[in-house]
Amino acid sequence: MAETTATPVTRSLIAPARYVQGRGVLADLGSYVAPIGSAPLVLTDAVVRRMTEATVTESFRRAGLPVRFEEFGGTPTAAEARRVAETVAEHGCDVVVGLGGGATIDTAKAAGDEAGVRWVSVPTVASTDAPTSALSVVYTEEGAFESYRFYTRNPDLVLVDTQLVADAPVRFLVSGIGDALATWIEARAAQRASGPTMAGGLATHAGIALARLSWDVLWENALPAVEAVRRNLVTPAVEAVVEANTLLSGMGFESGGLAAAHAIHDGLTAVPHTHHLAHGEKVNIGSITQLVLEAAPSAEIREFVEFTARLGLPTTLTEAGLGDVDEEVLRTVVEAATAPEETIHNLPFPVVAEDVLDALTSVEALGRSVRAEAGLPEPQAPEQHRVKVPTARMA
Ligand SMILES: NC(=O)c1ccc[n+]([C@@H]2O[C@H](COP(=O)([O-])OP(=O)(O)OC[C@H]3O[C@@H](n4cnc5c(N)ncnc54)[C@H](O)[C@@H]3O)[C@@H](O)[C@H]2O)c1
Ligand SMILES: [Zn+2]
Repeated sequence: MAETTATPVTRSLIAPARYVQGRGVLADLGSYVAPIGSAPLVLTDAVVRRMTEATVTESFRRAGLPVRFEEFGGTPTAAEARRVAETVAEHGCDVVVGLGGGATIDTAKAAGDEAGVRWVSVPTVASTDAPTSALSVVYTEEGAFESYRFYTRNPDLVLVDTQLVADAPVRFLVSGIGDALATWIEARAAQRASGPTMAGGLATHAGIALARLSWDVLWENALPAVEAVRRNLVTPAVEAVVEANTLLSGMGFESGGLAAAHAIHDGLTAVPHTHHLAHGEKVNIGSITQLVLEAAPSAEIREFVEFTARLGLPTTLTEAGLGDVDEEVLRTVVEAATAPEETIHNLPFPVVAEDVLDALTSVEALGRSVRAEAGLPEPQAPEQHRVKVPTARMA
């Protein structure tokens, strides 16, 4: 009998060591960081530093920790990670605290890994599921997706102050909901394909359950949470959505599996037209495209488009800045989205670029017809976008 070389199927789940969430918890940051390191470097940008410096400084003082802030350059590139890692080494720091949005947090992880020290995520917006994962997304200087960088550890601590999140412009929370809704859509597809997760191997039941829970919590709480955050209120719905966007989606995507939605996001970053959109906003175009591509039931697709349009997420190519572009531009998106290393190949069928192109193109008419049916206003192109982009460069 021939010898079998089949490897046993492995399943894995990875997680941050501690997750802390609540109104005002930033004031306790020092006491949570002290067991992890004695010389922290806090990576943040000027906007976030202004909002948090007094609280962080006082909490570090109470915990007997020195305070050292380092300004984040704005784009999570390999060069920026190297620069911060050098600063960590130069000052003998032993833990990097990423304080801000997903880009700052990803750079803190990359710098901590390069410098051989531990790292902590302190998201000040619930805009992505970056804080909990053991990976960073690396971009070119121009803001195009470059690669995923994987680490052997998740953050030692993730700490989210829900009052800070509620005080931030609501668009951040909405973007985080877009990112988190994709988690179940993608994990479900990866599971059907028996595809690998970002944690390595196949998904556990726990990873899949977290992805599903993120979805359920959001369908129940997203609309009231968005209403509350418009008024800077921390309600139980806001707490639920912050947890779904950050912890449930974070563990759910990493240990549940990515598929087309994020690959299409990555493709969208390859053209400058979409750079006005936040991460989760681009992901939402990816989610709709994936649902079309995998032939989800029409009612399900339309329900998803309507729900996300009501939340204020883009559901048409027009809103993505791609309403009247040459087909070549969409081809560039699709080419990047279907690159051999992309997670789109986690779909349970062979992915053909022409099919992805047609699915993406179909989003325009679909989004418009659902909006019209639901009595929602017509989509606006970015020039007419009245929502102020809250960051100079949203990768
Ligand atoms: N590593 C992962 O697992 C993972 C997962 C999802 C997304 N990401 C990455 O995250 C990045 C996107 O993150 P993002 O959408 O948070 O954007 P961002 O980090 O690019 O920008 C956030 C902006 O919000 C501002 N800000 C932060 N807190 C604020 C507050 N409380 N009030 C007002 N302004 C505030 C910051 O000054 C900054 O300008 C992308 O690079 C994406 O690839 C990574
Ligand atoms: Zn994402």
